Amino acid sequence: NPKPQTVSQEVVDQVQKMIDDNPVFVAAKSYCPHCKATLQTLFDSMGVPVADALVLELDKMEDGPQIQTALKQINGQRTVPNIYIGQEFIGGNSDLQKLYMSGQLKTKLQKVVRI
Ligand SMILES: N[C@@H](CCC(=O)N[C@@H](CS)C(=O)NCC(=O)O)C(=O)O
Repeated sequence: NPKPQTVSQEVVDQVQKMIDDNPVFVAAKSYCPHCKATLQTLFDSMGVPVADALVLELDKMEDGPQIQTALKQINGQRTVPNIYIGQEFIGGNSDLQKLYMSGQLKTKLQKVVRI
């Protein structure tokens, strides 16, 4: 299931809609340790309600490679985790952890979810 170099605008629009429809959006892979760290911070440390987040496990999805390429077209990042909070592109796990350490993650989350 190889990753395409580009995807159609239709696929880009579908991915953008998933970002737009969810307070927290994370594209992850089930085996990825950086993704595990991100999900632990969001759900265990910060207490983000599961219902407020869409977590995609791209390696378990038939269209996972298409979604990953669409995200690259949307925000320029090719790695997972690929994280949005309130439709703001955060980046990857290292970016999320910096926000967590500085206290800014809480501020951003409080604007979009009840924590
Ligand atoms: N600095 C990045 C590292 C993320 C990373 O290396 N992710 C790996 C998976 S663990 C990745 O996306 N590899 C390319 C791929 O899976 O397509 C972060 O903190 O999120």
